[in-house]
Amino acid sequence: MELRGLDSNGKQFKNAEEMWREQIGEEGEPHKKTQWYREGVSYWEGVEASVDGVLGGFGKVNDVDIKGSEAFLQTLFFERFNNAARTQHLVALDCGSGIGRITKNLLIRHFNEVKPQVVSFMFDLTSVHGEVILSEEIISLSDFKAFVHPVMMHFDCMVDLLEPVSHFLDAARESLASENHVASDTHKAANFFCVPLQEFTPDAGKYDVIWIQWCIGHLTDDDFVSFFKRAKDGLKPGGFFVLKENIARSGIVLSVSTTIFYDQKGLPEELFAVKMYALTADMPKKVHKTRSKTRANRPGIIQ
Ligand SMILES: C[S@@+](CC[C@H](N)C(=O)[O-])C[C@H]1O[C@@H](n2cnc3c(N)ncnc32)[C@H](O)[C@@H]1O
Repeated sequence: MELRGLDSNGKQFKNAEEMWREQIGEEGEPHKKTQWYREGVSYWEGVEASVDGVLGGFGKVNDVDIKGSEAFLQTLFFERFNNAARTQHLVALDCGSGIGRITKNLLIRHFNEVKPQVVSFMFDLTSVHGEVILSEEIISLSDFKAFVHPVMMHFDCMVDLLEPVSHFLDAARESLASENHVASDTHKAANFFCVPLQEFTPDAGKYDVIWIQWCIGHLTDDDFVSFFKRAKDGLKPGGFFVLKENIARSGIVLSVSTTIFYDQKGLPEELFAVKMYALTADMPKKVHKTRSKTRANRPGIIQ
């Protein structure tokens, strides 16, 4: 498919190949690719380590973003851990973590408190229905009830953060220090990796969830593909990636910050569409007897 595009200076491209040729050159010009990655990181090195900074001035979308992600993550947990009374030890990786916004507001908190979260979310769903339907991924009230009622689970969690910009990672370490202070060894932000995604290979079979939000656009197409090929070996059996990213309504949009986004419900109109994808190397067992949105959103197989 031929997709036209433009960069943030308004320069037009006939298609993706032309855009990449201009940005990272041909084979035999590795310095151009190095320059591409250098510019991506340099941009963020000049940005304040705050929620507003990592969200390109749209700090106000933090809450709605986290709520949408939470609903999506719960459907995935429901698929994976349905009705099992057991202790789960969960490990997540927050890729391109910035200041640790997602770890702090979603991953650590959510992994710690799955059951109470679901209960309060169920009440939200009945009382302020319209406000809670933030994404296509929401599951039905009967699914929530089925989930909440029989489940007795205890979750321990550990989150690793990966971020190439050191002042962001320092801010993450500082802001997560208070959680780590009160946490047990199996219940905290554990590792802070100051490396870019294209140079990272996770330990084999380590992660339940690899969360990649608003950073994959920094990778070239070939590095994007090779990252997923490498990183899928970093998943535990039944583990999954969550990829949350801006999607242009048409054509290609090239932006160094990749922080312009629109379309997840509840986000300002001027922003890009935001889609969430769950990807896994092995399908979880089917748990639903009735048709539901959850089923429609079952993770797909990585080819
Ligand atoms: C829009 S911010 C999003 C931060 C975080 N995911 C969030 O949603 O709060 C983009 C992040 O990607 C990081 N980044 C830039 N180049 C990267 C690369 N090659 N690999 C991984 N992360 C990168 C930036 O430093 C920045 O923290």
